[in-house]
Amino acid sequence: MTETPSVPSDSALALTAAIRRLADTDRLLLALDFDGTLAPFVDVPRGARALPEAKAALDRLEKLPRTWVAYVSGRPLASLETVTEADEDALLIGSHGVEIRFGRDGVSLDLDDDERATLERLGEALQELVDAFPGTKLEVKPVGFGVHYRTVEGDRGEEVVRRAYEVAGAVSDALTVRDGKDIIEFSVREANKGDGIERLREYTHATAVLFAGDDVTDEDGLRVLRPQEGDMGVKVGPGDTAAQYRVADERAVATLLTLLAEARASSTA
Ligand SMILES: O=P(O)(O)OC[C@H]1O[C@H](O[C@H]2O[C@H](CO)[C@@H](O)[C@H](O)[C@H]2O)[C@H](O)[C@@H](O)[C@@H]1O
Repeated sequence: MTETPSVPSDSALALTAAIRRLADTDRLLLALDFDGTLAPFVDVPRGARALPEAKAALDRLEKLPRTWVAYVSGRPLASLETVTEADEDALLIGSHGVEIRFGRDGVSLDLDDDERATLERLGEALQELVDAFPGTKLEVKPVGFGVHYRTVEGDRGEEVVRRAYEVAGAVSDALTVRDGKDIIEFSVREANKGDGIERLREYTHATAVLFAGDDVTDEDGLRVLRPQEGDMGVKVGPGDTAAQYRVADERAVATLLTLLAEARASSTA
């Protein structure tokens, strides 16, 4: 006998009922944050992968009629393509909403001269900073930089963040700052995940959207959802949120997606 997977959450019943309702919508968009939602955190960003159960559920979902799977991440598109093992039809939002690739269509970034000059000075200044702090790494992004401090010793992370603010602030006072999990990011563009989800909604003509995310930057995505029209927001892990539902961790997300794949397959059969 096959066991039905259960979502480990206090409100498992409410969550299960919401999954069933979502599965019955006409055109379903699943928009998913990657790190900390589908993939557990690891020290080396390029080594992150979705949990196998989540990947299997998403592979099944994207083959179902009137069902779209999209990844909405802070990662640069190129990195997101690698870690999601995306195919040529994938719907990808990278750099927190700045970069867009819908199948073969994309949005060109077209940085202007001021933005390019700021990025050059910012890169040099932040590189000096990470050179001075063992355990930090600079991630170069198309419109900014991330300073990673997951592997710094002891409690020096706070010091890294404080210094990064000072260094970046000296370069420009017009940067968009994003505070993530063991990363502080500075960008010359201010789009966010909410903008990305709205673009996806338009593109797919979805009648309901699921968005799940674990981090503060995911709140922009959760805030544009329309629960009264059937959308479903899921917060992964602790912290304040605009989401209607919460699950404990990436394993619970995988279980949720497995249940949704089963329900959607029945609903669209
Ligand atoms: O929006 P997301 O898909 O959650 O991306 C957020 C950032 O994810 C990556 O960094 C995080 O995951 C790494 C791998 O597990 C981890 O080492 C790091 O500490 C985390 O901050 C990615 O490298 C960043 O570009 C994303 O902005």
